[in-house]
Amino acid sequence: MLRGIHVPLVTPFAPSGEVALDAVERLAVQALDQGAAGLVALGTTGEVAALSGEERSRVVEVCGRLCAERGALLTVGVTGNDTRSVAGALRELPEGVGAALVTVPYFLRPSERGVIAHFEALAEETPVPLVIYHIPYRTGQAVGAATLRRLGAHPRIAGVKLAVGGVDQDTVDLLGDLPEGFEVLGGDDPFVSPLLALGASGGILASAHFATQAFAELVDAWQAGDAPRGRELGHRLARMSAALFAEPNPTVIKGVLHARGLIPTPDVRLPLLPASADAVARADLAIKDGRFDG
Ligand SMILES: O=C(O)C1=N[C@H](C(=O)O)C[C@H](O)C1
Repeated sequence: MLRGIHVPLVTPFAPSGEVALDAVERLAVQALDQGAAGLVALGTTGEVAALSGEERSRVVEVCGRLCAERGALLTVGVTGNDTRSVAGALRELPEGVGAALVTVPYFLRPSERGVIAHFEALAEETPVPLVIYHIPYRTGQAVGAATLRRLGAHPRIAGVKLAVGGVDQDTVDLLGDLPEGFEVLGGDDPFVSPLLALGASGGILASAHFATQAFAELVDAWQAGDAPRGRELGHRLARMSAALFAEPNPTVIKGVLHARGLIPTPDVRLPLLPASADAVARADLAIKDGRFDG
């Protein structure tokens, strides 16, 4: 279920400040046409914290329709650090959602036993398979390989989006001994190629708004055991990703999408500020230098 490249869509804003749903639709179609296996709505990249309930529903509706038409997976981000409210949000997911990307509880810093209890409680309630979103530099919560392996043994927990800022000992341990049916998706764009080499099955990558086809080829190359191709493509994509993450995500990505006429404004909602012109120009150049245009 969790194979290939899943694009966590930005939420474009019109000059009026409203969500530009037509631009969401264009980005979604482009990603799916270029080989994405699925879309992620309401991720960090979608500025979920800054969207109203009504805006979130509209975005999920558009993405759900397009994924259904193309037989692609729609994953929806569900964020919160209180088990009861996250369980409530999961129960309210609409028809057409194929999986929920659930952040490790942030800020509270419970014990790892608390993290296990949290996800096991959610797994009993959820109408769709869960993907754990482990991103310690945002949540402040450590989660080791043993904890992920235990959670991965639960039949309702399908995988983890791993974004630990590199390839650490827990990453190597986990990928060396994965529970049956539990997948690892790379969630740190510059490190996706090494993770695929170690056995990850794909990625949820904001930089796959660009070079979507090349990211899909990268997954295929590593899965086919074509290391020379995987290495060459992986290094080129990592340089592009680094430029796209030079300032807080998704500001640079939105800047480049706007510069290329793909979204109506580069606007982000506070406390994010638009990327500098310099970062946008460098990222645009990195896409060209990587030969990912056209
Ligand atoms: O929204 C996401 O999903 C992603 N968020 C990460 C982040 O902003 O830290 C980056 C990743 O590419 C996808």
